Amino acid sequence: MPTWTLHTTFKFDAAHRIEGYDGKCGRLHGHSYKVHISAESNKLNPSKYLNTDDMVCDFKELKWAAKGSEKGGLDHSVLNEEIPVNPTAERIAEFIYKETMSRIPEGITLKVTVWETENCWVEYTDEGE
Ligand SMILES: Nc1nc2c(c(=O)[nH]1)N=C([C@H](O)[C@H](O)COP(=O)(O)OP(=O)(O)OP(=O)(O)O)CN2
Ligand SMILES: [Zn+2]
Repeated sequence: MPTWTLHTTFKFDAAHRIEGYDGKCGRLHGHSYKVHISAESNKLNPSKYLNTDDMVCDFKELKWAAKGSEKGGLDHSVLNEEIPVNPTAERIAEFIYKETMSRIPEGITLKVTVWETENCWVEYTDEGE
């Protein structure tokens, strides 16, 4: 079966505090988050800017979170104000996954990796989707 896998990586800077955390991470502080998204599909699709079936999805749709919060992204935001869950790296990855899924065609398998620091990262996918 033909398989295409897109890969993109981007960064955003944001502040957060982990609610309920008994330690310094419970105080407001910032990170330069790095994100990698892979998008795998067995078929190609049209996109907002291309009406023929020649893309898994537009790379632009995978990189929405890199935009400023005034444009619907997460850059230079306070994550506690932008996402409806406690903003651990795990929950940020899950949020980016779900938001991205809502923006791309059906039938694409996503994996979202979020680095909170150079040495700490999390991968999120959902085999049930
Ligand atoms: N599983 C998770 N653990 C922690 C998360 C998280 O999102 N998921 N987040 C934090 C804090 O946000 C913190 O900013 C990062 O903590 P840490 O890696 O400890 O950062 P430091 O670079 O300051 O490391 P030190 O070992 O404290 O020097 C914590 N845990
Ligand atoms: Zn933190």
